[in-house]
Amino acid sequence: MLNRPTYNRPPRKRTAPPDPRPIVISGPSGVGKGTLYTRLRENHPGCFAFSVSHTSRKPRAGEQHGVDYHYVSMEEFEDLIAKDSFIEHAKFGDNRYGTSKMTIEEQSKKGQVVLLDIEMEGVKQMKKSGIKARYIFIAPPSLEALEARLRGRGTENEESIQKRLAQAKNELEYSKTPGVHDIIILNDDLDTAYKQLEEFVYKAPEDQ
Ligand SMILES: Nc1ncnc2c1ncn2[C@@H]1O[C@H](COP(=O)(O)OP(=O)(O)OP(=O)(O)O)[C@@H](O)[C@H]1O
Repeated sequence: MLNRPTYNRPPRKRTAPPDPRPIVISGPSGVGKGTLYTRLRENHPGCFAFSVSHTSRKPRAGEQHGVDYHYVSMEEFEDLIAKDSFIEHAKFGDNRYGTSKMTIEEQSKKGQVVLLDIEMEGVKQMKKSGIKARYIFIAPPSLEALEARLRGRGTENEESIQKRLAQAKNELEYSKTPGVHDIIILNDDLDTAYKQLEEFVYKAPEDQ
């Protein structure tokens, strides 16, 4: 008799979501956006493309052009702004960052759903651009839990933690604006939040 092993893990679904619109995931730093969409991409190989941003900053060691960012000079970046090539762009410190319309179009053509991880100002600009997209906000159970996650991740110094927490308050306030997001997912228990994310992403357009 065949002794078949039993697996509890659900089968990986290699079908792209029925709704092809790009998905914008926003939420305060440290809330778990990366953790959630990484799981989504791993569970559905080939179905999602992560939007590669443009930046005027120099690549860091190990970073690859076209993978981590599209690296351009400040002059090239400003030329792209003048040509209205960006859906959203922002300046942090001395560098510019942005999502180009072309990048989204190219990735969408491959039949993959584009995922964008952008902050509040970017969300506002993207909404103004008129590009059709679905908007997901990931909320923390509390500011204390958010702080614990930021500290637990061990990637930020104290100044950066304080800056991110201050910005988190703005993000949370903005998320209360009616109609901005299609769904607000509370990332308390990770598995529950993931299930909600997956269910929303795979909803048929007519059910939204
Ligand atoms: N539901 C959860 N419960 C507890 N810890 C979590 C949960 N979700 C994520 N984390 C942890 O919180 C930390 C921050 O998560 P993550 O890096 O995914 O956040 P992020 O929103 O992508 O942040 P950033 O915007 O700064 O990139 C990580 O250490 C992650 O393991």
